[in-house]
Amino acid sequence: MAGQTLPEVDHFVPVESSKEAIDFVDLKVLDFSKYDIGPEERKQLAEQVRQAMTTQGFFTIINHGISQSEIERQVDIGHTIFKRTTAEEKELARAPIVEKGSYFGFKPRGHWRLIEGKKDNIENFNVSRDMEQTPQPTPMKPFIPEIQKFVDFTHKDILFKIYRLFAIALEIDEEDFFVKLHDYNKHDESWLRYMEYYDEKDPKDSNGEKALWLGGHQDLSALSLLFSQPMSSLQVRDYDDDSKWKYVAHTPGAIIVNAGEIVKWWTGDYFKAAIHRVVQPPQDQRGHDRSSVFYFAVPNDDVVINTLLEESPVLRAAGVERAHKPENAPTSKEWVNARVQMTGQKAAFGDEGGNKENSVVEKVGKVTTTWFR
Ligand SMILES: O=C(O)CCC(=O)C(=O)O
Ligand SMILES: [Fe+2]
Repeated sequence: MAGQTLPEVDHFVPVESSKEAIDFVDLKVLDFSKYDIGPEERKQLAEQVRQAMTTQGFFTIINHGISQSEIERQVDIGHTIFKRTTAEEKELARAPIVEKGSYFGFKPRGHWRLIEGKKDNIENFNVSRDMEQTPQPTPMKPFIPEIQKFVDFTHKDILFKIYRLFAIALEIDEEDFFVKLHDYNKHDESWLRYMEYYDEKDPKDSNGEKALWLGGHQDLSALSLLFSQPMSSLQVRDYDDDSKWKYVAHTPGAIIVNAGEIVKWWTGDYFKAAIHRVVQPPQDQRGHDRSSVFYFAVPNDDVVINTLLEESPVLRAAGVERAHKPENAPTSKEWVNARVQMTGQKAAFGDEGGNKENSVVEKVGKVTTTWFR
């Protein structure tokens, strides 16, 4: 949109990077400027994806075609929508999460229960690529063309490139296999999320334990694209290193990709769904809000999700088991609506003195989900 004057925003001032010594997880970095060079380079990228996905379920992409300033602009747009929308209009545009299991619209603070009676302090505004599906509060309206352009590029360019690499890594004959399951022109529940964590001034680290902002989980999505931001709060439970929680480092302009439960099912757990959570940042970053933008992709509504043993010789060779009996395999829409509806409705680890395990499994229709700590 060069040459045009963009509508004015309330600028969000991000926190300075932390100077503390932080135990960062070591993530593979994929350089997407290599993607269009040729089949050899694409194969190398696919091999990096395979290594990252089979060990961590997380990787970083650089040179993906969206600039750092475009990401900052989106963060500002989200921040502006949160700031300028009145409480009345937020209520009118509230997502029917409990009623329909749909995220489109606002999620108010405190909708999710975390642990020991604590509720989240996070506001979300979730947008469908089909903007007609999203309630449009007045302050959003000037930004709709920019939001649409951002979502469209993320879905049709970046997401599709990642999925072609998945198909190559899994030796699926058709490179567009996953792309076709995410047809841009069909309906699904994929959502762009503006997310603001409000500073809690939470004193709880006297015993060395950081306060929890979002409990340990695997995303319900197939793929989640996290546009990197500077507050060190996101942690991944390292599959490689004795399940230790480690911080994800900020790489300006990068996208952190993580696989969710749908990819885990498609691959019979050959590709890992990253286990992650969000905690209070290091001391020198406290007292500051955190604002960010994400894209969560799920397949088209009627896609039935089960392990791709017929399609992928790699999965057959790895000897993975089918995730679901055929009669239990959910469609994308069934899964998303059921999982969105139940998320955070009860504290996964109960109240004080409750479950001491590191994970707990909960039923969602005919399938299950797992919460972690
Ligand atoms: O805030 C983050 O960095 C991650 C948020 C997250 O895990 C989620 O919304 O599923
Ligand atoms: Fe997540």
